[in-house]
Amino acid sequence: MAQYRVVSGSVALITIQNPPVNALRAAVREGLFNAIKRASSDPQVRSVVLSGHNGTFCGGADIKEFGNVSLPGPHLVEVFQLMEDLVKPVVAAIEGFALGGGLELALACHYRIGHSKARVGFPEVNLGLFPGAGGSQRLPRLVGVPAALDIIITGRHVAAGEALKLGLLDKVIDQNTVDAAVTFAKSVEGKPLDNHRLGNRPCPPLENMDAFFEEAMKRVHSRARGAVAPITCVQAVRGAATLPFHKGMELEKMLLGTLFNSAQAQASQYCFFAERAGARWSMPSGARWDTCKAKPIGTAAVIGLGTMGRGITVALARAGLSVVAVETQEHQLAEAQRAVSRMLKGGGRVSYSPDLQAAAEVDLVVEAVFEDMAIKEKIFKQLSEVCKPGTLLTTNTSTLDIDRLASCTRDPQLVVGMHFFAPAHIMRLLEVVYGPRSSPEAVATAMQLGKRMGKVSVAVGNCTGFVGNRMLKPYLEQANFLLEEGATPELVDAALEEFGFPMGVFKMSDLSGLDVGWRVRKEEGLTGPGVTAGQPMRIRHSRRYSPLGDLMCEEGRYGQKTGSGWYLYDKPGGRVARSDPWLRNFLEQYRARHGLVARRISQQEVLERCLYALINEGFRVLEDGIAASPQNIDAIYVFGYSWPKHRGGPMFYASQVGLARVLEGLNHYHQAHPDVPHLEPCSLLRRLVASGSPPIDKWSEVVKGHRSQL
Ligand SMILES: CC(C)(COP(=O)(O)OP(=O)(O)OC[C@H]1O[C@@H](n2cnc3c(N)ncnc32)[C@H](O)[C@@H]1OP(=O)(O)O)[C@@H](O)C(=O)NCCC(=O)NCCSC(=O)/C=C/CCCCCCCCCCCCC(=O)O
Repeated sequence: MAQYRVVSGSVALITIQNPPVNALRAAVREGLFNAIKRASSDPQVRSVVLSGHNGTFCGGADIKEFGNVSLPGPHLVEVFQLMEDLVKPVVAAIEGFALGGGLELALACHYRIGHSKARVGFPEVNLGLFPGAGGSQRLPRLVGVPAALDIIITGRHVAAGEALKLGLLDKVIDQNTVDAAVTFAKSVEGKPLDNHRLGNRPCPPLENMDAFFEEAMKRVHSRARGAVAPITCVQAVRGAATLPFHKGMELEKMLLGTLFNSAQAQASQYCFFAERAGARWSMPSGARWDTCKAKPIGTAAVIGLGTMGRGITVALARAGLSVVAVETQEHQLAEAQRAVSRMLKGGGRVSYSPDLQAAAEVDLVVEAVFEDMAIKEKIFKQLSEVCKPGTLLTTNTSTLDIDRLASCTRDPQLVVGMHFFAPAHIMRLLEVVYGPRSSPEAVATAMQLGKRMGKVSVAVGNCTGFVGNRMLKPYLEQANFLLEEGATPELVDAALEEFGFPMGVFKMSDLSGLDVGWRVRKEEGLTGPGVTAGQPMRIRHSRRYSPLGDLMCEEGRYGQKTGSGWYLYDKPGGRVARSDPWLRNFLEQYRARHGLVARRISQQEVLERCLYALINEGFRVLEDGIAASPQNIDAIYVFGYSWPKHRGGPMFYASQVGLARVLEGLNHYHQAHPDVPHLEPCSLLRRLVASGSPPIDKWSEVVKGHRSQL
């Protein structure tokens, strides 16, 4: 786990060996501990170089070990202290990355040499933690408080060049890092080390320290959205700035104790693995990620250059593809060309055309036109005629039937959905939607392309809204019902924002445009002139229906773009939402017209009704086999719908709340609202509760048993 050999006559070269990222699991900690002791007592050794196997220094503590109540083997703090106290110089040779405990290890060395492509950082905050093995105390002593706090709070990866400027690295080189570190180690043999032991150094002084930390704490509180780890980062760094090292270490230990087994830390760490779980996709046919080969893709066409098409063009170009961007409306094409060039800052290989023929020779097409089945069908038919045989035809539809589009083509097995999220060049999620006729090779190719674009890609089955939008529907529906019953958009949004969403449901609708849902409801036959005549306004298909969104659109209130929606904005396109007296009036009149009596609605009811309805649909998605696992659903919600990471995604949240409690809540609300089928607990949830509410990683066994009985 930690290889030891003496090189160049006097240098102990210790190499961490724990693929794939050299995480510091118990055996590694033990190996390091023993290797340092050996170097200490080896008379031949006058210096030490610490490196990682296979071009990777160290990815930090082993996150998989964190579930253990007491971690086996020597504690990281103990290993790092032993290293810092060594009387022989220790040089870290950093290749690849030194992250989390990996960087803490490097900070316990006396010198740090990095390869120019190396990256360092403290991503613990993303895991609901902070650098709690000495990192929060050593880094500020090396680079100063402001730089250290920034690195610790953001969790960002710092490139070698910047790390050198900050003084985090002593040297950056382009050649073999270990060889350079060995040469360097020999040059410092016998030299005094005291100033290189960060634990011995005071923190560089900071003017207006109180004001600095107060300001930092305010900023963190306003951005953390209920996450505790970022607040702890500030507290720990403040300790480094004000306390002697050993006292700072005591504070760090105490703070880590409050986080280590917390619900937020568990949720964040679950998200880390859920993000990666999507790569191991499977289809109901049994096709899997490890048995299907992706087709090589070098060229792509994007059809339709609205907001989504432009973002997709940028994402594909940034992934190194040569892209043909097609838009039949000339003025839109010129505008898109300017916008895409701006986003790509002159880089990327993109050509533009008003003619679909330009897609004739590409390997893959992403259709991103208006959300209208008839238009999309026409385009798929044309593409099938125009494109060379074997071209993968994909659609960015957010709700429509992939199989119906496939049936317009010559080769339905080459059709899949690639559902991007706006803005497509920034949002990490990609839903790859397979229809009953999509080939495993087509799915593998879309998944592989998602990876190239840096997306969290999740393969899902075909149904209206797929996974994300299907689950969103009952959530939105509950929010509207709550308005009818007496809530305001402000009350609903405040509850959801306090839960951790960056934006409540009504602010989000205003941002994405109320007309989008209106159009979908018209397509679904829920609203529109021919539909409403003679029908009770609040019932559709024998179920409760809220026409509030339709009425808003009829008033021309589409949200931010028109300057008013659920909120008022200072101008069309304005961003700052203000309460709108018109809306209060409108809601009062609406309730009066329908004989509804407004009641007081608590934040708890808002959360339970909106979130439980969404979660319930998540169970149905699992039950129907549309998502392969709860982890996939959670990745979709965290990376596509900004579900707070420290809550772990909707399905993980349900497991933390307790499945029995979610079931009880749904039963309660369904009894109160029997005309709302989305509140009726689904049978998978009932079965899970009846099976004793197993942990989330065991749900699949109940799902499988359930499916075999269908
Ligand atoms: C950038 C990466 C390192 C590499 O990226 P990439 O090349 O794309 O590869 P991936 O697909 O991401 O990863 C490959 C597989 O490796 C797995 N992996 C990666 N990192 C780790 C890890 N650190 N541990 C375990 N496994 C890891 C990954 O899951 C992949 O496998 P699979 O596909 O899922 O099967 C990238 O991987 C990355 O960013 N990694 C994470 C880096 C990171 O976050 N590091 C920080 C970890 S936390 C840490 O180091 C320190 C925490 C501080 C406290 C620690 C103290 C511990 C003991 C305290 C006990 C105190 C108790 C107190 C209570 C009391 O007092 O009572």
